[in-house]
Amino acid sequence: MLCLHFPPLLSKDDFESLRVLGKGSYGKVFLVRHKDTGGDKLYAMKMLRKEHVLNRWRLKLGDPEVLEHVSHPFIVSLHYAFQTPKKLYLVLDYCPGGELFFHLSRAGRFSEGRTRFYTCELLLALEYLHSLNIIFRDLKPENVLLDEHGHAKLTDFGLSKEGICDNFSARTMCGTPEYLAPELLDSKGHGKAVDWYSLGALAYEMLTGLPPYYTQDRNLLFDRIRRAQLQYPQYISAVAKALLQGLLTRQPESRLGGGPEDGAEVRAHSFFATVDWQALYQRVVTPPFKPKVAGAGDVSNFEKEFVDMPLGVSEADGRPGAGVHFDGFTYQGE
Ligand SMILES: Nc1ncnc2c1ncn2[C@@H]1O[C@H](COP(=O)(O)OP(=O)(O)OP(=O)(O)O)[C@@H](O)[C@H]1O
Repeated sequence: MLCLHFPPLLSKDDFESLRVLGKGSYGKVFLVRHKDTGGDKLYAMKMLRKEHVLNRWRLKLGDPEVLEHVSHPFIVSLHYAFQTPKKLYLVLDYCPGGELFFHLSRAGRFSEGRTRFYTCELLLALEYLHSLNIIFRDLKPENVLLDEHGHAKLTDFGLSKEGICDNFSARTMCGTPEYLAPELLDSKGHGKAVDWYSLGALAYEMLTGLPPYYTQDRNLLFDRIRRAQLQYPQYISAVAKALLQGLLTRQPESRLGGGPEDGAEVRAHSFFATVDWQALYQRVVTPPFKPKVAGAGDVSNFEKEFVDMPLGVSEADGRPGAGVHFDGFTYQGE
């Protein structure tokens, strides 16, 4: 239920911050404990500074009726949302396995089996969001987390960031363009197929250790995404290469998944021939990797530079943006 007007609404004071888990462009993410549950219920609390939100993007918490119904095994659930005069808070499922990227950078690259597993779970999550007419747009390794069993969970959906960078030029773009479909770079208008391109870019990175067209030179990267021929290392099997080529097709209408069947077209690819989609959805397929999690509050799957940060969740600053009320933001899901 959104915008509830009956008490008691939860507030920041109902949660105790335990550690910093990470930092996004607009604020920090904390590991928090819900005080009322005797401490056994942990969440990730994303804090956004209103002045950053106001200055840099139009934050939309999706369409309330849609968000209320977003519930999927491979998508982080939003439990509560509230605000103080200076900050917005989102209370989400905590994923103790950390970022997929954290594990990929340690492993170098993943086997085809492991890549298939995460790609399948993410595919189901994207297909589900598309069925609700939500385009994720921001699929990148940092937005894929692992739960305690090793299942993938998409995070950061529902905060549509339209208008952050309407002009995706190399000069003005914030964030990382590696996973963006070519049609997004040129602001040509886009549809659901952008997510299939990003899934392809992510699968390419899982298999090779680097995103497609990788270079640190931003202008060159843009140029390569638009027109270079993508190199596939020898060790990639023919069927995996065919999947990547299908997903990374530049023309959205010719891209795998770009047709009216959307995700079903991707699922039908022979790379997924052995997959039991029903079992996968029901989470009865054992993940290929189980993150080491020693107890509920273990943060060893998160970067030390964040978990060692001081908590500092104070309200003590008076910059612009403070005091503005974000109508429709409050959400109490349980
Ligand atoms: N639900 C969660 N459980 C565990 N860790 C999380 C969760 N959500 C975020 N994190 C951690 O915090 C980091 C920052 O999250 P956030 O969503 O702000 O990142 P971001 O995608 O870079 O942000 P933005 O795109 O808004 O700039 C993540 O990369 C992850 O390490």
